[in-house]
Amino acid sequence: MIERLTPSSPEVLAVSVQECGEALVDIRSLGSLKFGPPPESPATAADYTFMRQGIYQRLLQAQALLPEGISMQLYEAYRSLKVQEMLFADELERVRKRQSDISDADCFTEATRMVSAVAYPDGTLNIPPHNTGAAVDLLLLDENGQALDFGMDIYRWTEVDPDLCLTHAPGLSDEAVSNRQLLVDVMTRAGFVNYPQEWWHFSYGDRFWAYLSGHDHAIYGAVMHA
Ligand SMILES: C[C@@H](N)C(=O)N[C@H](C)C(=O)O
Ligand SMILES: [Zn+2]
Repeated sequence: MIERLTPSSPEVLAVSVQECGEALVDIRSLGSLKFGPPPESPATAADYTFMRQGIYQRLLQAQALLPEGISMQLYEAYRSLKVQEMLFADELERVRKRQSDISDADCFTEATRMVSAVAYPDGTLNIPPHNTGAAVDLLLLDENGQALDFGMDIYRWTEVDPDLCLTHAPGLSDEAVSNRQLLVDVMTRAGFVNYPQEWWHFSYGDRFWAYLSGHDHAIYGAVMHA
């Protein structure tokens, strides 16, 4: 099995959190960022447009860096642990179907590539990035509100080969390479890190961000959205 760094990797779990206590905001009531329909399941509807205040500010910075006519669209921000558990269980099933010969432990690790675990097999709890309100899944739209060509439809991430979701997936058209790079560029300039297994996933201030950017602690831990 290929070793990959994911938000569920032991080295990310080892990063400490000094929660800054920043509130969640709902971009539905703020008006400056577009958002799509509730992703994955109707169970995401109440939460997916919520994010930490500082994440919203950074997204506005990133959006301002886009060329004229291009805008951001949020796919998903805050995710409840209940939805995270459901997504993880579904992903475990998909991995088991694709790779029926691997051990349960390898199946678990493989599933964490596309969906963060809520808890490890030994019972240790993870902090899934979307549950911190500091992770965002995004795409870019053209002046007509159509998604730019990213080489795949983000809404079909469960159906495509996970290798196509790699930020630097092999075999992409020049257009898709350039659109993925544009998203990464503006988000990086606003302080976010990209999860290299998913071109659309970015975070700031969570444990994955701290690990990748060399900070000794995260500033956003798990948060409840009532
Ligand atoms: C489910 C997928 N869009 C996603 O958010 N994956 C990351 C790795 C996660 O679940 O934290
Ligand atoms: Zn994500």
